[in-house]
Amino acid sequence: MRPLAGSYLPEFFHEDHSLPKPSWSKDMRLLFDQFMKKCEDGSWIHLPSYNYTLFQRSQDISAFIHAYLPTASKLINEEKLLQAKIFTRNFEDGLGFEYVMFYNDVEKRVVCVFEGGPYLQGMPGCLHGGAIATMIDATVGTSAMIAEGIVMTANLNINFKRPVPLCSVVLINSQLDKIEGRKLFISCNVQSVDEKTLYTEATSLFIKLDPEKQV
Ligand SMILES: CCCCCCCC(=O)SCCNC(=O)CCNC(=O)[C@H](O)C(C)(C)COP(=O)(O)OP(=O)(O)OC[C@H]1O[C@@H](n2cnc3c(N)ncnc32)[C@H](O)[C@@H]1OP(=O)(O)O
Repeated sequence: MRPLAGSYLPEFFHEDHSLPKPSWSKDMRLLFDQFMKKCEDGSWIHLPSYNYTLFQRSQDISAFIHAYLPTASKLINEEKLLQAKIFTRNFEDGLGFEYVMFYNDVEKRVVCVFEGGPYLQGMPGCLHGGAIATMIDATVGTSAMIAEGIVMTANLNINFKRPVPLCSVVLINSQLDKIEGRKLFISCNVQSVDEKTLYTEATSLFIKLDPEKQV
């Protein structure tokens, strides 16, 4: 598989937010170390994570939007796009989304180790459902992008089975089930670290964008 990070990346990609930080809990650090160990034989790959998209430079953004989203491009303020950052990487360390993803190419799985910080509260003491949905979308979306490149979420179906305690660490397990033409079907669950509690189950449909179509 092509390496996902490296010296060819522009300078603003050089801070990888998926690496351990002092704000991480012990559980988060322990799981990170366990997965990094699994990466040693190449069966798993650590996926770096940046604040910006691959299309951050103005000429790249313009080219991308005009190629793939020509209808939406009429309403997009391209100047403001230069300030755009990835939604899940905008909080101060430890307050919002802390996560790291790993990929297994043989099993077509992406696992996300996720700790939702205190600014993601929904019901008192619990993680907001939208924050869970966001991280599910990010995890299955990563799986879809690795498989097929430029994709968008068409459908995300989520069953919230147990509340996720705020500031706890969970595992988001995603599995690429099948690809039919431009459609990618990816399922997902959210579990406690000891795998005894199933918090959430989800299925998703991603569509590979077709530049011939006026989306
Ligand atoms: C880095 C971290 C990753 C983060 C990932 C985050 C990803 C996101 O959140 S994306 C943002 C949210 N999503 C969107 O805004 C998408 C909005 N929707 C769209 O733009 C379009 O509907 C889009 C691109 C998904 C599909 O449009 P288009 O390319 O015209 O596909 P279209 O021809 O309609 O459909 C293709 C096939 O998919 C099926 N399909 C499309 N949408 C759906 C749906 N919602 N449910 C079921 N089937 C669907 C169609 O029936 C068709 O099936 P078939 O080929 O068997 O006839």
